[in-house]
Amino acid sequence: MKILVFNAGSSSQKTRLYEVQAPLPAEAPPPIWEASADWSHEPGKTELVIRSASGQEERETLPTSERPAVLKHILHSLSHGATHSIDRGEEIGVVGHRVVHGGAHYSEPALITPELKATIERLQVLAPSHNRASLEAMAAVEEAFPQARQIAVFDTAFHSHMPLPAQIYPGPYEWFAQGLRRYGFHGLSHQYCARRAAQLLGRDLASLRLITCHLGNGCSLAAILGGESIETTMGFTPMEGLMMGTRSGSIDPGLLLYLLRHSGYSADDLDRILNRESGLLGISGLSGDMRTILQARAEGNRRARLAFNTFIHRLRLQIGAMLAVLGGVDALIFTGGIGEHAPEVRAAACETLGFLGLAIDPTRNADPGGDADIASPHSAVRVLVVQTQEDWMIAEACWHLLQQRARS
Ligand SMILES: Nc1ncnc2c1ncn2[C@@H]1O[C@H](COP(=O)(O)OP(=O)(O)O)[C@@H](O)[C@H]1O
Ligand SMILES: CC(=O)OP(=O)(O)O
Ligand SMILES: [Mg+2]
Repeated sequence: MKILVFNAGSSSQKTRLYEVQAPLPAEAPPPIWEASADWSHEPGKTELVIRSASGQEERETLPTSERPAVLKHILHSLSHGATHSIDRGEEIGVVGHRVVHGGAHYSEPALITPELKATIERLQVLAPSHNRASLEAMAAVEEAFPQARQIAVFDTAFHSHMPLPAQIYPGPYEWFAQGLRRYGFHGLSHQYCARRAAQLLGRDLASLRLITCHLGNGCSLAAILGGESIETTMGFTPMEGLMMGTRSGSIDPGLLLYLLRHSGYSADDLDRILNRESGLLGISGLSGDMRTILQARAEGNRRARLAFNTFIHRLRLQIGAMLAVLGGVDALIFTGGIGEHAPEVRAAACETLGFLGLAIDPTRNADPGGDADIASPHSAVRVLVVQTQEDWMIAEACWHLLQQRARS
């Protein structure tokens, strides 16, 4: 069975086609076709890389950053031109989408119905760029492959069983019942990394205490005990916790009240500033892309250095929090665009963890060459780099849902 997967990130759109058959492989297989759109470089432009089933690769820069237009282009290339990988649209029977916010009602994978789409739309206020992007992908699929069954797989699912003290905000108790609580995100990635870590370490997942660091344009950590998420840094929205590319992460709520009351900011202004004009971009004034920050810092740019140091400071703070909740750690795992590709960030995050007996091997850290243990041999804590496979997690979830429906 072919399963087409859409992973709408805040600075990227990953689209992958998998051939899925029983028994499912233990390791994520390569997709038979993939398209990655990246918006983190130049405003108003899209960098697109498409790889076909036959190994053809096409790179182009599209003169637009409008997701619907980019999606149309991507879906066209699936069946046309040098990178075409299907002959007829009818070959696409199942499509899975990463949906970032499903609220209190939805966390298990679900067939997309008009009612579910209305919920995703309603929750758009809580994850504006992500939920809108998923709806746009669903609409593009309806147009290109009207016969396909579409399935939503939620980024919140993995955290939905966190202990109550991790889910509740210490405001009025009624908030919790109203769904005003901590959901957590990047669940597909944290869950995949936990599973992959157990595989790489040759250990039973049930015996492990893990801290997974998903550092992409959006950044979050999870504390994973025996395979279950027991704490994570994002909350009601994907804005809580770590400092990110363009999101502030946690700041004193009193500061927001002050800005609303005394500085003439509206709620919409704060939304724009905290989601799109803060984080690495806000402090550096240059970019939300860690690649640009690293380069500018190396060239002596003072604000790029401050942005990097603040990112690391907040990362260390939150790693400490996860550590305390877990009561120790067997492995620290880095993933996401920054976690996978920035040795400087991994080294700086680990620098103060020597008291745990944790030490990374600088040579391995400089070039892990795929999924790897970058800790030095004598380190008491393993440090892993894992290429996250959110897309395969979505394909797997679609497969399981369809098997379950076929049986009932
Ligand atoms: N080679 C690299 N070195 C440092 N940072 C990188 C590198 N490649 C990507 N990144 C960072 O990863 C981010 C994208 O991460 P990713 O997880 O793919 O994005 P998203 O959050 O949209 O899913 C970029 O914005 C950039 O900050
Ligand atoms: C939830 C979230 O922030 O996702 P991403 O990192 O893909 O933007
Ligand atoms: Mg992502």
